[in-house]
Amino acid sequence: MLRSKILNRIRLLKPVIDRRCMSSASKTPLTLLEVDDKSGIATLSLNRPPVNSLNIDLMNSIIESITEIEGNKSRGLILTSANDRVFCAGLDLNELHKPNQERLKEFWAVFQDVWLALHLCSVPTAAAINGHAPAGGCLLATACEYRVMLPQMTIGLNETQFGYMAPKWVMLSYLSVLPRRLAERALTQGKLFTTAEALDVGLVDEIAASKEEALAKCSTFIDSFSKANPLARSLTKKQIREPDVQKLIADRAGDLKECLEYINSPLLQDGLGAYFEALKQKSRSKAGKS
Ligand SMILES: CCCC/C=C\CC(=O)SCCNC(=O)CCNC(=O)[C@H](O)C(C)(C)COP(=O)(O)OP(=O)(O)OC[C@H]1O[C@@H](n2cnc3c(N)ncnc32)[C@H](O)[C@@H]1OP(=O)(O)O
Repeated sequence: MLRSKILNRIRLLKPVIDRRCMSSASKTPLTLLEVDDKSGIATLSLNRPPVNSLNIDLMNSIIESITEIEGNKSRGLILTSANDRVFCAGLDLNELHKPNQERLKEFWAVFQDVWLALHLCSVPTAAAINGHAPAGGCLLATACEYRVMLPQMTIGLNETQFGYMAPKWVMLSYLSVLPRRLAERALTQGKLFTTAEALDVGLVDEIAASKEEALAKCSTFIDSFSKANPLARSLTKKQIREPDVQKLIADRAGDLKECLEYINSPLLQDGLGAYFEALKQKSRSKAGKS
């Protein structure tokens, strides 16, 4: 008993570097979790090269980390990227293009889960957006309570650019930070906002010149709750977010069915295939391989 109390105490005091959910190819950790022993703030870094695209393993690793942060009494969570150019490139297009049907079902369920876990996380959450954040990357950031972004990056729900209508609950994240009229226009255009534009419309709260500054600003945001009772704060957040969350929870199976039909449709597959090929081509040209 005493031993486990001491071990727990040591765990809380020492910075924790967590290494679970390894990338199967390289055996590197897909997320890095570090708890600052002085501030008690946890930093969760996405670590799936080249662009932190969200596959099943990365999303499971994020969920496990959030569960751990909630369990280890951290005072807050900062979500960031170990990559200095890309925060998160959104869903892994390999999971969506010509998918295996069983895997696609699992993938979509985990995608719903990661949004719920982040959206309902009991501690204050902030995103230090130190790189591009298109589509699912933007969704992760908007599920957090505060966003600080580095200059000359892009962020937005650009699904219509590759022929996809974002699901209702994904749109709700946008509507929680943008005025309805602006959200409608940006969603239908598939607009990617530059950092300056994102600040202007309120999609991000602050700009920081460096990752260190972004992390410091996120910490300041988390510190702003120091006088609030943590349980009352967390219940208030859950209450405010309840209607959005219910829209997904009430019909997860319906959302899955709709998404499977949509993703499998030839129109979406063709659009996605062309979009993915253009991305690969751009990447090859950059590397001088074409
Ligand atoms: C079904 C929809 C549900 C609704 C919710 C969310 C939908 C999504 O999230 S779908 C994903 C949408 N994502 C994007 O549109 C982003 C696409 N990527 C980019 O714009 C750029 O890669 C990015 C700005 C993020 C980074 O640019 P660079 O640093 O210049 O990198 P490269 O473009 O050269 O890419 C390197 C490498 O990564 C591959 N890549 C990029 N994005 C993805 C992705 N989302 N999934 C899988 N792979 C991705 C890209 O093809 C390159 O690979 P190689 O060709 O092997 O070099």
